[in-house]
Amino acid sequence: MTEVAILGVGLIGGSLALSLKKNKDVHITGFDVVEDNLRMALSLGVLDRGTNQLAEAVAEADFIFLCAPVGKLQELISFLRYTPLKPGAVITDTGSTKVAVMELSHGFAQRGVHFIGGHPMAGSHKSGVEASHDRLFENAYFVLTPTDGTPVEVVDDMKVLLAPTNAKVVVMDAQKHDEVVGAISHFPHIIASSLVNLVANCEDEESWYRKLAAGGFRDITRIASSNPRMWRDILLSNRPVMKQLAQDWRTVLDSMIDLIEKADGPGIEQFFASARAYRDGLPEKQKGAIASYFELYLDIPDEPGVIGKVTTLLGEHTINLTNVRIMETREDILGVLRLSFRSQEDVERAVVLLQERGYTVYQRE
Ligand SMILES: NC(=O)c1ccc[n+]([C@@H]2O[C@H](COP(=O)([O-])OP(=O)(O)OC[C@H]3O[C@@H](n4cnc5c(N)ncnc54)[C@H](O)[C@@H]3O)[C@@H](O)[C@H]2O)c1
Ligand SMILES: O=C(O)C(=O)C[C@]1(C(=O)O)C=C[C@@H](O)C=C1
Repeated sequence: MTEVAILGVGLIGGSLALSLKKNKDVHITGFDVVEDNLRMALSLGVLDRGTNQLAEAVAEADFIFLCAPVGKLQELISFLRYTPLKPGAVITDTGSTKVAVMELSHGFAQRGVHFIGGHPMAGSHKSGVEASHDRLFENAYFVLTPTDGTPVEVVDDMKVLLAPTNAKVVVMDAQKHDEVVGAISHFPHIIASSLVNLVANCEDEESWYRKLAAGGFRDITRIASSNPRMWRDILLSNRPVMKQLAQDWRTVLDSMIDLIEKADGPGIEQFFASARAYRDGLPEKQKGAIASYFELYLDIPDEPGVIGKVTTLLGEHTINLTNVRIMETREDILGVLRLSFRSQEDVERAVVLLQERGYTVYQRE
């Protein structure tokens, strides 16, 4: 039996646990500082065992995954440095930055313990174990950043362990990782939130900005709903890269101001054309490029008990919902119901069922 300890059982820790458990020879122990999260994880069947004692969680572990927020990794690693661990154990993490964590990885090798940085390039704007699912990492890149001294066999063992995630595991240099991911993941969160703040500051008494915000605004700002603390930690741990990107962004905006002032039509068209060419070349349906969340929307007709009818119908057909939310986005109908599921299969089954019963259903592209 391979013993795995997951420290921090939230969206990523929970999703990893669910994926790794597909291998019946893997036994998962979870540790979290919030006991309710452990309780929730156990009741969702995410963990085999839960404990609020860190030393106990890692004592027998062959693999230790640090899945806590980036700002908590130092404290966890400091604890592990002085805690008895199994000889040959592998410590890894899922943090969104890699240079900072690799700087903390020294001192384990002489104890016969290996440290390999890790970062799955899939996630969501949602947090918490209740949003986790076993296919989150499917087809996504999963970056590993071993140290110079990490034996190849240990990296291979990690790849074998991660196989049930169906992620594409790649080995990368930590600095390169932070530069690339800074540009394609961290900086977009700054842009999305800047845009939302800009619009929020323009809002008028009649709320016209909110009312007219349609597909474009919603598409580019989904990630502004992410966890602010998580993103605070990530930016603070990738500062040089973030600063450079912000400066480059200022140059991009300055040249757009210039194009607008000069009413330079060809220049503006070229700006959009080059962006479209690169965007259209991104691999489709790749989780690393396009977010994974399994949701559908349906118009709620103005009749009593309709939400209960929908949820009961899905339950009767063993289609499990992970979340239900009423969204008041249109004024001509009672509302729109957003239903969240664990997998795309569940979404597709729900679409067929609801359409058969006459509901109007939408899916995001
Ligand atoms: N959310 C994403 O899209 C995403 C994707 C890839 C990687 N990551 C990274 O993965 C890590 C986890 O992110 P998440 O989205 O699962 O966050 P989350 O908020 O859903 O879960 C984090 C969990 O860690 C727990 N925790 C906090 N401090 C702890 C500590 N000292 N010891 C143990 N547990 C602690 C929290 O209680 C929570 O249950 C972060 O480092 C994040 O940067 C996130
Ligand atoms: O899909 C989202 O909401 C995400 O923000 C996921 C995302 C990303 O930027 O793509 C965010 C942080 C992670 O470290 C990896 C993936």
